[in-house]
Amino acid sequence: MSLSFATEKQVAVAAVRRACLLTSSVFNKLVKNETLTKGDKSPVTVGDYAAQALISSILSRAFPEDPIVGEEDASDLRKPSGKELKDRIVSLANEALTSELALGDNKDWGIGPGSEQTDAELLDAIDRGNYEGSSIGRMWTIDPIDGTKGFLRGEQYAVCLALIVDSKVQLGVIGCPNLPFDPKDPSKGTGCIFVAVRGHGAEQLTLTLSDPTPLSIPSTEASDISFLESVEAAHSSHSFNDRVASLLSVTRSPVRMDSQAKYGCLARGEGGAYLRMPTGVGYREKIWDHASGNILVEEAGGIVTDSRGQPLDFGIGRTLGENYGVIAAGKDVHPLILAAVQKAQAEEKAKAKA
Ligand SMILES: Nc1ncnc2c1ncn2[C@@H]1O[C@H](COP(=O)(O)OS(=O)(=O)O)[C@@H](OP(=O)(O)O)[C@H]1O
Ligand SMILES: [Mg+2]
Ligand SMILES: [Mg+2]
Ligand SMILES: [Mg+2]
Repeated sequence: MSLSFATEKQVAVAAVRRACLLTSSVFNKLVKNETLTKGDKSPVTVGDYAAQALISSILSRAFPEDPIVGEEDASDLRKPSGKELKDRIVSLANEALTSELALGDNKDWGIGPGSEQTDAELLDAIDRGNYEGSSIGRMWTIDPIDGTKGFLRGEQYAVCLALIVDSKVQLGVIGCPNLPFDPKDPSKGTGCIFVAVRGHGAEQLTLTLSDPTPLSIPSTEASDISFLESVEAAHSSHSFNDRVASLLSVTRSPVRMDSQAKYGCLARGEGGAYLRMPTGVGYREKIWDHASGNILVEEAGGIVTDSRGQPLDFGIGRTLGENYGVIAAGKDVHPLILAAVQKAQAEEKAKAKA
């Protein structure tokens, strides 16, 4: 029997849940100068920094030996020009660390009343995410806000946390504050936390940790799927997906959604397939953008590979290496989608040669 990672699961769910409450409350209070543009031109907000500080500081108390690969780093906040931003982040992170919630408080993990951290401790917590990754041993990966552009638009985003052991994801949590719990039943409200543990299945909970529901991907005909794809055309090729859809006689329009919420939807039977093919050369997919979704889909009975049919390798560093794309789908349709992707690639190659 595989390990159940019971304490890790409790800590990770508590941390993601607090980060979801933090980010959804910060959204309503965001002001213009609280968003920075990073070197790669992507946005980062006080919400991203505060959520990484919060999650990392909880992990560091609960599992002090475990390294962390986090998306953000605190270098801009350590500059004199970053003081205002830093003060705001420290106050948001401390508010989230110390608030009293009915479930999930645990002084040993640095959560609950009296768990304030200093400015220096919280900046160090963010920078604990600077680990370069490894193929051996335990490490966590954090995407404090995945889909920052979706977050800023008030649409989908996700707080993502995963535990990787010896290159393989063993535990994944995805918090989606803006995702309906049950799209068929609006009375169930908005907000879900997806959780998966290797060998122990996938489930979804509400943001108050109620209604745990096991997830599995239903079997389907390839022609009945709709592709779950990125909103940003620069992040994955929409036109390539259209060609794959036509090869499979898919008639449903693709569903565009920011963040790993796409993997959550797939795991609970919506859409049928996640397809993310590179738009050009050079960009390497980051492990924090896929780790939690990878285990969630696999534990819901699906398959996740690149376009060569290889599993994603979470042990080669902060990225997944050369970008061969990501195909995630139920186990009956995955082989068909993989074959269609390879056919569309061959067509593109032939066209480029002509
Ligand atoms: N060029 C390029 N190609 C592929 N991926 C990229 C690229 N640039 C950025 N990113 C990463 O995309 C993450 C968001 O992915 P999504 O699937 O949510 O895309 S989208 O927002 O719906 O367009 C986004 O995650 P966050 O930064 O956490 O929002 C980035 O890590
Ligand atoms: Mg980002
Ligand atoms: Mg991301
Ligand atoms: Mg992010």
